[in-house]
Amino acid sequence: MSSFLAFDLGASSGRAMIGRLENGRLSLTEVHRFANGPTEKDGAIYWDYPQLCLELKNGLRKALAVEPELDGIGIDTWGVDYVFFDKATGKMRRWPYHYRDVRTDSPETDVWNKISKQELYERTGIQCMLLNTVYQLAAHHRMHPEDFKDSFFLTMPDALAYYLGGERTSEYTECSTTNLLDPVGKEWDWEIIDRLGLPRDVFPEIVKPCTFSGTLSEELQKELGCGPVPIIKVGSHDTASAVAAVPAPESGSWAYISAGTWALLGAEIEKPFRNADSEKNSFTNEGGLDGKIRFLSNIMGSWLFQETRRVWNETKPTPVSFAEMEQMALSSEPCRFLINPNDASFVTPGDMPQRIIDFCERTGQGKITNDGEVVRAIYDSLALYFRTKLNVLAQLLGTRYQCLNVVGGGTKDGLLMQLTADALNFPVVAGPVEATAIGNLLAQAMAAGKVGSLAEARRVVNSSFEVKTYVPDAARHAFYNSQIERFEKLAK
Ligand SMILES: C[C@H](O)[C@H](O)[C@@H](O)C(=O)CO
Repeated sequence: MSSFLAFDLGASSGRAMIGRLENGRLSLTEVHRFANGPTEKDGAIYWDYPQLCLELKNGLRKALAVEPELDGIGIDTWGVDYVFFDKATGKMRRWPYHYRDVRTDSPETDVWNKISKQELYERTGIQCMLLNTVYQLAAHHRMHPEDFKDSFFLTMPDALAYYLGGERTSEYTECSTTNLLDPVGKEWDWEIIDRLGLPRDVFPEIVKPCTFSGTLSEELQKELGCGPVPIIKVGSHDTASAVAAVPAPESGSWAYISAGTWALLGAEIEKPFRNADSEKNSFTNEGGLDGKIRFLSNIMGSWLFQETRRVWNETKPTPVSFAEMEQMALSSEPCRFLINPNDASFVTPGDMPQRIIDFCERTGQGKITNDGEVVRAIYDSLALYFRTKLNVLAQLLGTRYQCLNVVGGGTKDGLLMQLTADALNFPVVAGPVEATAIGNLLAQAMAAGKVGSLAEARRVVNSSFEVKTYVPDAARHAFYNSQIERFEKLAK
């Protein structure tokens, strides 16, 4: 039996999960869970990196209490964000910015005057989002040029691995979210970097997933009373780990949604796919395990529910739960109000319920009069948006899908899974919930030679974890058909 520890950090929460692999089956034990989110300081929003490091140490201490002989530690986090460190002292230079901070709202002057949006896509195959690292580093260089002197940066999961073991390298799948990588050579695109005037020497060496990357530092070994636990580079972009754990069919084409704060809808392909249509429809080519490409598109996922609930719990006398929000939607009229889930007004933290009300009013749908209508609008719009994007994906790749795999925390939302099946008119296979941590653990097992391939890893998922299948309801599907034209006009 082998046992590994996965740290899986999302935009709203983090967890430490022990995985025990025996006879081709993986079992999970959660040992630590903690909240995560933006910290506002002087009008900007940041990640509390020092606190996240403490959470890793607490999680490791708890893990060692139940499993003293760990065979490895792997870290995955959300994409695009990074931390600057001083080359000489190794100390953090500045709290890392949160990707929803508005400093990247001058893309023309920061980036496009030097390299156009089209050329960026042609070179990197990455969908244009102003939260991408290319826009963040360009804005950072404009605002804090001193941070680029005698320093280096590490992408977020690697900055956390650096705290544990001191390695100054970044893992490929996370680097693939920067919009600064050559997706064929899997290396930094130095021409883009030079044309943006960013110094090459701050860029970390890129290493492959499923490889060993040093051990726990002597200082932490001493403090925690353990040995040199190996640190393993996994699919450190959380979505890469989630996709690795999709219990996909061994043959035939399959599509997935990794559902969490974001809903990442896509397919796994052998090599980058870039053309004018894939760019226009915001499909991106992020790196996966086994040299695969995650051809996907970002859709605002649970963020719309999270931010709505946060505002209500700050303004209403009694807190509301996600389960209550689901009930509110169930008792509201379907498709009375619809939104474009990816509307720019929904990106930054703020009064989400009011923004949804404003979206519906400015699109001539009339005035929302109660909370249930706000939540129902999110549900119906996400289900219809998944349908629209999946149709575009099928057209781009010249294939047809008869089933959709959904993995991640978002699968706990049974109503969203059911409405998605209704909108698509084919089954939605939901699970596992902890796909990201599972993919992290299996990547460690692959590095340790306990699992031979990505296909074998998916067989382990299939034989270890339950899934739930949602089948479409014909009447609700017919109703969504009557709404799709109206929706697609709104979602343009
Ligand atoms: C910005 C998002 O974090 C990123 O695009 C997404 O892929 C992700 O990391 C979801 O956790």
